[in-house]
Amino acid sequence: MTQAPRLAPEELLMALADRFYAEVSADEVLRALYPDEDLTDAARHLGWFLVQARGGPLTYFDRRGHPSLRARHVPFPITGGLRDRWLRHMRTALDGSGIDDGERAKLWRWFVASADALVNVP
Ligand code: HEM
Repeated sequence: MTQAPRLAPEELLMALADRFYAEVSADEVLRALYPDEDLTDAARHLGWFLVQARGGPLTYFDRRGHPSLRARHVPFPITGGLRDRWLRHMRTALDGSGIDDGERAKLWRWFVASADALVNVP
């Protein structure tokens, strides 16, 4: 019997970014922050970033330059409420991601810390 091919970690992370942005697109409040009508590019950028951050190829760096996440988020007023929404969607996306438990737990801790650090409105 043939088994479904397991997705490589990079594919899982790209798919995680797609799932996350599918959640964002259904959230009117968070969605309003994103300038583009089409979230495909935003999902791709997040996916490349995640792959790079987890030790994969440096596609993000090659195409987008230094991540400078704090600076890149300055144009968007991020309140604690928006952080919570972002994290809620990421939790949903992670839970359906097929990423193994240990890696999921690591990613989640890192997302919580990063999202906290990106709040830029009291
Ligand atoms: C705290 C809540 C957050 C909000 C409200 C938020 C919002 C946004 C917005 C509005 C953009 C611009 C998208 C565009 O240009 O189309 C963006 C880009 C991005 N965000 Fe966030 N973000 C949050 C947290 C995070 C976290 C925790 C990470 C990573 C761990 C992250 C990674 C990124 C990346 C990689 C980009 C693309 C940057 C680029 O190359 O242009 N964000 N985010």
